[in-house]
Amino acid sequence: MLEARQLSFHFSPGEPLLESVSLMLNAGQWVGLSGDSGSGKSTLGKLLAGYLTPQVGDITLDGAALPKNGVQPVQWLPQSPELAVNPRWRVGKILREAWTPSDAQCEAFGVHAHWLSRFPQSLSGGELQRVCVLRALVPGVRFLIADEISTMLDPITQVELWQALKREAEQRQLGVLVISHDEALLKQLCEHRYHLSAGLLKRI
Ligand SMILES: Nc1ncnc2c1ncn2[C@@H]1O[C@H](COP(=O)(O)OP(=O)(O)OP(=O)(O)O)[C@@H](O)[C@H]1O
Repeated sequence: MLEARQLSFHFSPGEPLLESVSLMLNAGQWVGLSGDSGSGKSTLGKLLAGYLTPQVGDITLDGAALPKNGVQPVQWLPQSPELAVNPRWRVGKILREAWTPSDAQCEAFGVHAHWLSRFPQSLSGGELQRVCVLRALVPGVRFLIADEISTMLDPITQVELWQALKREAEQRQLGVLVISHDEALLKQLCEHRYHLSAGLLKRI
């Protein structure tokens, strides 16, 4: 279980962004997170994945602190994949940085073999996003923070990506926090939903 307890966080002292935020994510569970732009959704996602440290509160995985080395069991998937890849690496090297997905997994996520010899700048944002999502499914991952990952995809590709992720998450019992402005998408994908507003997290 991934648990955030009573997190408070600010970037500048005196300007709190999150106040006593608590959230639990079980293995295999899909939870939605919405909120106004700038309310701190991505910040909460980065805290859960260990990219940021809260000033107050703690984040635990099965009761222990997140590991500092090795495969990160909580993977944060950002909205802009081009910021998450080395522009000097070819797509094949990026995809296989930590593990080698099977041909069937590449097919399920719509990752084409002919992209692998290209550089990431030559892929569309949506194509590169699919590469990054598949890259994050490294063995050992337990939870995914999917931060607006389908925003740049066309509706059909969006459905295909979520279906592939659902299948993979179900097989491996991955817990997924879906961050999105799209309430309809969250309703469709998630059993529980939360809304972040004025630093407070509320179940909706
Ligand atoms: N590194 C940083 N230093 C200072 N302020 C930051 C930093 N990162 C984010 N912020 C600020 O923190 C606030 C919350 O940002 P965050 O990206 O978490 O919001 P969000 O809810 O995900 O927004 P959106 O829906 O627009 O993506 C914003 O006002 C943002 O400008």
